[in-house]
Amino acid sequence: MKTRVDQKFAELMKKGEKAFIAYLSAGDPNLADTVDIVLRLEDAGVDLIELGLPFSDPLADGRVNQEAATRALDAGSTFDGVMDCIAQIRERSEIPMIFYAYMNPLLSRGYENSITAAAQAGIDGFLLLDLPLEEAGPYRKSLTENSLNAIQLVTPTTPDERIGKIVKRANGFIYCVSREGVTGVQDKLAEGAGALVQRIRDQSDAPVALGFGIGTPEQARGAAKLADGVVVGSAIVNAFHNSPHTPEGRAAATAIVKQMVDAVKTV
Ligand SMILES: O=P(O)(O)OC[C@@H](O)[C@@H](O)c1c[nH]c2ccccc12
Repeated sequence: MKTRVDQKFAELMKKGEKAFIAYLSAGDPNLADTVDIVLRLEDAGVDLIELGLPFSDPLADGRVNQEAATRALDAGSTFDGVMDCIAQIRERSEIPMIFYAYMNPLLSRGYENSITAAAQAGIDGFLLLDLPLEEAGPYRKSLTENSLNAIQLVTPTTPDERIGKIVKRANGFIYCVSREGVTGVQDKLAEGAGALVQRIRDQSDAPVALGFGIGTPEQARGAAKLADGVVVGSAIVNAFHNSPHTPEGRAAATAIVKQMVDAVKTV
C-alpha cells in the first residue's frame, strides 16, 4: 500500500530534502476558499497538506486553530462539504493530504463510512487525535482496508515503551509534537525537540515530522535540521486569516508561507 504520502516522503528522502507540511482548517473562511488556498500552498512548494475537519471542541488546539474551526463551522462547513472540498482539490492536484479529525464528529456520523467517504474523496491518511492506541484496532483495520495511512502522534510525555507501541502501528510518517500544551506559535523551537525526534528514531525508520509552535523561517529551518519534515499550522492559518480575502491578499499570505518553505528546502 503506497499512498501519495509514502511516495512523497520516499521521493524527498531520496533527494535528501525535508518535507514541508501545512495545516489548515477546512472551511476557513469557507470551503471554496480552502480549495484555492491549498492550490496556492502547493504552488509555493508545500509538500503535504494536513486538513482539519472543523469541530466545536478542539481540545488540542490553541486559540488560532480554535477560532479557525469556529469560523468554518459558522460558515456552514459540514463533513460532506469537506468531502466535496477534498474532491475538488483532487480534481486539480495530486498533493498528499492527511485528514485531521477528532473522534466525535466521526462517531456521530458513523465511523466506517466516514473513513470510506474520506478515502473516496481523495485523502491519503488520517490523523485522529483522541483515539487511544488500545481502542484503535477497528480504526486501523478500516484505514488499511481503504489503503490509508494511520498517522500517529508522539509527544514529549510519551514514555519510550509507548513510543515503541505507537511506531509499530503507524505508517506514512510519525508526527513528533515538539512541546507540551496546545498548538500555537511560540517564540522559539522547543528545547527538547531534537531529543524527542531521536527517541522516535531509536525505535522506527519511518519519517518523522516535527510540529507545534513553528512560525518563522528560522524556526522552520531549525526544525528541518532535526527531522525529516516540518509541520506548520497556526502561523499559516493566521497568515491567510489576517490577509485580505482577495487574490492580492492571498498572494501575500502565500508569500509568507513560501519563506518558511524555502527555509526548510535549503537545509
Ligand atoms: O499550529 P502549530 O503550533 O503550527 O502546530 C501544528 C498544528 O496546528 C497542526 O499540526 C494541528 C492542528 N491541530 C492539531 C492537534 C494536534 C496535533 C496537531 C495539530
